[in-house]
Amino acid sequence: MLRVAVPNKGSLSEAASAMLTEAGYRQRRDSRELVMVDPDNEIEFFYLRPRDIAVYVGRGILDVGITGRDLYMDAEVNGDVEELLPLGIGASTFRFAGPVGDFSSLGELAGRRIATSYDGLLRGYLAEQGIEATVVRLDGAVESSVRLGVADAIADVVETGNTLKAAGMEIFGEPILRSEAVVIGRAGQAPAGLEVLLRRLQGVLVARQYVMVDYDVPRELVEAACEITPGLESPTVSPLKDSDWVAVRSMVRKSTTNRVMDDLYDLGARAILVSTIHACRI
Ligand SMILES: Nc1ncnc2c1ncn2[C@@H]1O[C@H](COP(=O)(O)OP(=O)(O)OP(=O)(O)O)[C@@H](O)[C@H]1O
Ligand SMILES: O=P(O)(O)OC[C@H]1O[C@H](OP(=O)(O)OP(=O)(O)O)[C@H](O)[C@@H]1O
Ligand SMILES: [Mg+2]
Repeated sequence: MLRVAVPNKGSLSEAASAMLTEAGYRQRRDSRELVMVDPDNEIEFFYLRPRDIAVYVGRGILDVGITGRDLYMDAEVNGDVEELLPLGIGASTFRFAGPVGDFSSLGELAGRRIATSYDGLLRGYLAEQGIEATVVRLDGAVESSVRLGVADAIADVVETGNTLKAAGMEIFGEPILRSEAVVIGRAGQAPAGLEVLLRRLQGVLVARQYVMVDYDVPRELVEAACEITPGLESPTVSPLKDSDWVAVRSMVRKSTTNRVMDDLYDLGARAILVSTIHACRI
């Protein structure tokens, strides 16, 4: 059985389980369940803290896991663990922030105290940038550390920025890392069932990111129309009863749907229909 680690709580938990369900795997019904066996798919899910998932995978105890890029980089298991697939969920940036007006560039951090819950990640970055600063490791609510006097600045996860704003802080410098949930595996290993898991998750990603567009277009405009909807590989062009027209079917990025429909209509395409993709294997 393939042994897969899934976040049990926190920002990634629900979204990761929803993705696995969409990929056809059985997921736990109760958030107190710690293990879930899916015998039909020969896979076993272990619900663990996302921060610990890199450790279990890095040590070869579990085959693969879903966790945040920032979390596995913080666990400093980089040589043992490799990123197999970004999942497009749980997106965030990891960055520096300080009280409004206090800092404007990274250089100003030299000799100062920086509070964070991601000390491994922060230390690595500071060393890379050649900045000598004191790292203060805290478990959470890092935004309060400056006001309470244990740090001068923070390095933390920023999603909407609302928490920083409420604490009277602002970001400065470039992001340390852009993170999202990823599938990690043990470097250089391909356990049985991994390829199918990745292909299924990739299918979920494509089904979420693309729509299917069908339209009719005058035969002489088909080349121009296919330039608007090139699809993933090649659009399907089918004859219509009226031989002056053809039907085209192509996958289009969901975020561009309305612009593509407008462009097709302006070109002369008609009967433009958009449908969702329920599942796919590319
Ligand atoms: N708004 C957010 N707050 C925290 N983590 C977020 C957010 N958005 C995305 N993430 C990502 O979720 C992961 C952190 O999940 P984790 O479960 O450890 O913390 P959490 O959601 O802050 O939960 P808790 O603080 O209750 O332990 C990281 O990869 C982080 O980048
Ligand atoms: O940019 P935002 O959308 O405001 O989200 C980012 C905030 O959310 C997380 O805190 P969380 O609620 O997990 O509390 P914690 O600091 O105790 O982990 C994170 O540590 C930031 O504080
Ligand atoms: Mg948190």
